[in-house]
Amino acid sequence: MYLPSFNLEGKRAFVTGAGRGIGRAIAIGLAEAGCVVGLMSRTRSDLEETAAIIQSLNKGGSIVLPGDLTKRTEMEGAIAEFVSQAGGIDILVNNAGMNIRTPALEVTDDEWELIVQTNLKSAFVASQAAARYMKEQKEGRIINIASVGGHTALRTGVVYGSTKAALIHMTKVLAMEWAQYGIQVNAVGPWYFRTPLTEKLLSDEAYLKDILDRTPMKRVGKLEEVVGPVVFLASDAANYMTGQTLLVDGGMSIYGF
Ligand SMILES: NC(=O)C1=CN([C@@H]2O[C@H](COP(=O)(O)OP(=O)(O)OC[C@H]3O[C@@H](n4cnc5c(N)ncnc54)[C@H](O)[C@@H]3O)[C@@H](O)[C@H]2O)C=CC1
Ligand SMILES: C[C@H](O)[C@@H]1OC(=O)[C@H](O)[C@@H]1O
Repeated sequence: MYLPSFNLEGKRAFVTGAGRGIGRAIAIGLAEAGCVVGLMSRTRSDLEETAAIIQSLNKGGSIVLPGDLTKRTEMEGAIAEFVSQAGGIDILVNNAGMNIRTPALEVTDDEWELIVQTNLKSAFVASQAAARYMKEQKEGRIINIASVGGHTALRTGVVYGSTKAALIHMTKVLAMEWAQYGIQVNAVGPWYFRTPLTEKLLSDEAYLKDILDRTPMKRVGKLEEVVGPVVFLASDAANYMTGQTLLVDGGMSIYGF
């Protein structure tokens, strides 16, 4: 009848930044849904911790693939190794990202390069690499982890916000270009979730109050609340969605007055 399947049994998913935070949560959630998950970040010990949690689930599986995704050879190499071991790639989650919170007048070239390489170019390189396999498979799902910061102006940095806005637009253009190959490209745009990236900010009571004052649901997100939209976009339930960005933000983006 009409209820689509959210089951991802046997699907092969690759997650960048899977060593901690949102990426670890997404990797575990995809494994719980039945995926074999390629785990990439720079720190092998972080990835092995994620892999151990997935092993304890007795669902899905994982392949640890340490590397620096700002280096094309390492990004392409990790995806090629995953495909070699898993037999293909059905889902790519471009999650890895970073921020250096500098006032616009003080941003250095090095800061610009690092944030753009990490948040935007690595996602493009990974998408190129994955799409070459997905095109042969005649199907694939690419899910980019953007930010509310790509949808509206945040005080946490012009470079970060620019990369997330660009990621949202890259999602649309790749969705349009790769639909002919059966590849769907969507994005998720979170507001604040407590992770190593935001822990310091969220520990500042005044800053947290500012966040909650702008958030109709009056709380930051729980990691499982960003995993659900990712699993949805990876599943049959999203078979007719492409080029879209789902904002997971407690209502922040619609806060008026
Ligand atoms: N935590 C939050 O409140 C929000 C996070 N986001 C986005 O969600 C994504 C994940 O964020 P968090 O989990 O909070 O960050 P995090 O800093 O806790 O984790 C980021 C992960 O990416 C990996 N990574 C960073 N640079 C890398 C590189 N060059 N090579 C390989 N791996 C690299 C890190 O090792 C880490 O595993 C990012 O794209 C971030 O912009 C978006 C909105 C809000
Ligand atoms: C919600 C934003 O993305 C938030 O802003 C930051 O500075 C952190 O990097 C979070 O990602």
